[in-house]
Amino acid sequence: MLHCTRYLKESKMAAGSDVMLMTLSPLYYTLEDIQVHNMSNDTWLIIHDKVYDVTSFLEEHPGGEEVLLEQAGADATESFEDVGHSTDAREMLQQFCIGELHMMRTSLLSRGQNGTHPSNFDICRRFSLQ
Ligand code: HEM
Repeated sequence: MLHCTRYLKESKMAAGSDVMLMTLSPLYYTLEDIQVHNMSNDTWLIIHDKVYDVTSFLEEHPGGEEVLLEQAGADATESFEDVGHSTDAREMLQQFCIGELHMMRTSLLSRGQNGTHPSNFDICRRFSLQ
């Protein structure tokens, strides 16, 4: 079973600082949110209801960037499985995971201040530690 670790790391990074950031995780993105990330400098994919930002992986993908760009902003589960990716490839997925697919049309959590990536400000509540 694959786990999405990137958004869990965010709450760990906050530990030990003078403020506590409480992450409302996991992050959910609607299909509408994901579809706009469909270009070579901003590429998201859905695989098994998890959302991956593969922008930094395009040039490194052994199968080439074209196949990833064809699926950009969409559900790539079938294509990913059709290739019969190795266990190594499945483990690599984790580092690109940014959240999970939400079935609702809109989600406040998925909106960043600039309408794209959510920031910590959007997803966290801030408490003073006294
Ligand atoms: C973040 C998502 C993905 C990761 C981490 C990934 C990783 C890899 C890796 C490591 C390989 C080398 C072979 C292996 O170890 O299985 C590979 C090959 C390949 N991948 Fe992906 N892949 C991803 C998504 C996709 C998608 C969505 C497609 C199809 C649209 C795709 C198509 C291919 C193809 C065609 C090959 C070449 C297979 C071959 O020449 O034998 N990959 N990928």
